[in-house]
Amino acid sequence: MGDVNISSLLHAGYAHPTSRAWQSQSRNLTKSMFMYPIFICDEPDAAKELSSMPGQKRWGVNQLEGFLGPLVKKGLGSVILFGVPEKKPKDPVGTLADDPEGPVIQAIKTIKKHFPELYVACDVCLCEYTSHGHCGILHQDGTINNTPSVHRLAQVAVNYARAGADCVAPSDMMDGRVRAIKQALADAGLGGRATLMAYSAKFASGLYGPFRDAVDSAPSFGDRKCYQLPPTARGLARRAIQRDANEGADIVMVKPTLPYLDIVADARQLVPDHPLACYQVSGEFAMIHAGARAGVYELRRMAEESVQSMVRAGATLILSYFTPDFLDWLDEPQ
Ligand SMILES: NCc1[nH]cc(CCC(=O)O)c1CC(=O)O
Ligand SMILES: [Zn+2]
Ligand SMILES: [Zn+2]
Repeated sequence: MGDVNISSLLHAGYAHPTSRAWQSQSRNLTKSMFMYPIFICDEPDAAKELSSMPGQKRWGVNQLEGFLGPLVKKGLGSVILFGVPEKKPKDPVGTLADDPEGPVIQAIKTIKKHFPELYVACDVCLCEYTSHGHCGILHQDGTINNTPSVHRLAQVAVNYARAGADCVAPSDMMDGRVRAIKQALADAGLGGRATLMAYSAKFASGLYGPFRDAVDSAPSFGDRKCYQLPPTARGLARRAIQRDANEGADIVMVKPTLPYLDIVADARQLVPDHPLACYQVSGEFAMIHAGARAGVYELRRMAEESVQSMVRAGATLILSYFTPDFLDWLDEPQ
């Protein structure tokens, strides 16, 4: 008697599965929290494996019905599209981004035809479409020319929304693009229909490598450190989140996620009334797979823990290449 200080006893509060569930201060994972990033190329029948991203492929538009059908049946609620032009030549202003015959516009139309209920977001950026591989239009000296970049991005966003996209998601990190895109959507009569999801706190990360292979968007010179945020810059991230919300973003995003959960928690507190998206990027996905393959942990367990941490930090929406897996896992008992 008296050996244990009763104020030290925590176990009793979570000894039973039911009481354990009550201790969860984060919302439970649901299928509708997941948005699946998919790569669309301009070879209509393609289904090409991506060696650095297990299970992910470059899809041609003719494959989309067969590929997405089973996922929609399992409860897939949303996708985000990335275009990969392989055939037509790229130019300095990214003309291919909104090519009416190009992969993104064609995919929007195809998906909406077969799955009218599926929410279709489009990544809006120029790097997949420019000859230099940067996310904006450049000055002669190779630095970003912000004003024409923003103008071009707004044009691309409007063309995606016109083709039927439910959401446009600028990932370019140019200054002032959220306001310009919002305005352009409103001017085009799409202001009440097209969601603007802003990649707000997007860091210059080492975790984008597999993605750049997947879409062939590595810059041909230099890096993205003058527009993506420095990994140590918590203050800049907070300002970018606030700015994008003030400029009219409907959803704000933090990217990558696992090394930036403090920023996710910051965002939750800075803009508590906005949905908050977390992008579990290609390198995070590849890393979790690699660790599982090396026997460090079990894949499902680690994938679940990673997205649980995002939800705990405040995420309402998760962009993840694990989405098809979660559609299965969420149907199975733990
Ligand atoms: N604007 C490019 C873009 N859009 C989405 C991602 C990352 C996605 C991923 O790694 O999964 C990137 C990477 C980059 O900036 O090079
Ligand atoms: Zn992009
Ligand atoms: Zn880009």
